Amino acid sequence: MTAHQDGTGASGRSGSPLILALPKGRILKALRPVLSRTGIEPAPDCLDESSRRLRFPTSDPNLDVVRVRSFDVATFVAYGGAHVGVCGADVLMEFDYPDIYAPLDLGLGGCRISVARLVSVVDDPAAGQSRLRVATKYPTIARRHFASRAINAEIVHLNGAMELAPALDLASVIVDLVDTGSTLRANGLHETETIAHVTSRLIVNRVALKTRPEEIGALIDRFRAALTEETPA
Ligand SMILES: Nc1ncnc2c1ncn2[C@@H]1O[C@H](COP(=O)(O)OP(=O)(O)OP(=O)(O)O)[C@@H](O)[C@H]1O
Ligand SMILES: O=P(O)(O)OC[C@H]1O[C@H](OP(=O)(O)OP(=O)(O)O)[C@H](O)[C@@H]1O
Repeated sequence: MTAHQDGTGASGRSGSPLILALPKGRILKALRPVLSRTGIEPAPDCLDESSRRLRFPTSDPNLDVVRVRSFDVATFVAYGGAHVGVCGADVLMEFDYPDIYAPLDLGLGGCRISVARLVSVVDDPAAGQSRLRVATKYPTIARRHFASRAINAEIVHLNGAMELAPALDLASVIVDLVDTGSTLRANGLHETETIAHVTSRLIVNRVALKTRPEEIGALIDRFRAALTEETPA
């Protein structure tokens, strides 16, 4: 059974507002100018992360925003709790939900998901090995990547600070996001392979797209138009 087939979730209910799931943190900040170009104005406390409220009305009476952890956006959308969302391609790759359609690359939150290891280790820890211990927040991506190289990855699942793992002998390598590389450098690591380039995507629940095609199509069009518009000086 896929995420939506038990009939739960908001995606099938027409008449109620569409729900857009936005991630807390850096993507929400980067998304602000795009949101304002769409003409969607969430209630002001939506952008204030100290607010304890999680669901917000917007200037569009047919659209509410929910603010969730970036790693959970895809899950809210896949299970129909939200019709539409914004999340990093890293999160989409990790969960690989069949119920999600990702029609638009928003070009925000650019980074890459990479393998890194200690600078001080001269030989590649993966060379000639059939098993490797990997610290990561992305077990599926890491397992799949090393399986493609015939390496069985033993995953040490961490939610942050994985850059510490090699020096503390928790793992030989890490799989994590890299942008400027400064976090790796500050922890004596360097990038050895890029697994994928990452940007944020607009995502849609496939069932919702079938049941509310005009509303969701119009919302996708607003985002598409906002991307092609110049930011006012
Ligand atoms: N250094 C970075 N540069 C650019 N984009 C990034 C970077 N780190 C993460 N991202 C993108 O932003 C998304 C959210 O990352 P962020 O660090 O804001 O949240 P998080 O730490 O994963 O979330 P939480 O605080 O809920 O654990 C990631 O899934 C990725 O797509
Ligand atoms: O290459 P850089 O520019 O240094 O960026 C990479 C860092 O950014 C992200 O962490 P974030 O800043 O989101 O901290 P967190 O994951 O601990 O919340 C990621 O998990 C890396 O640690």
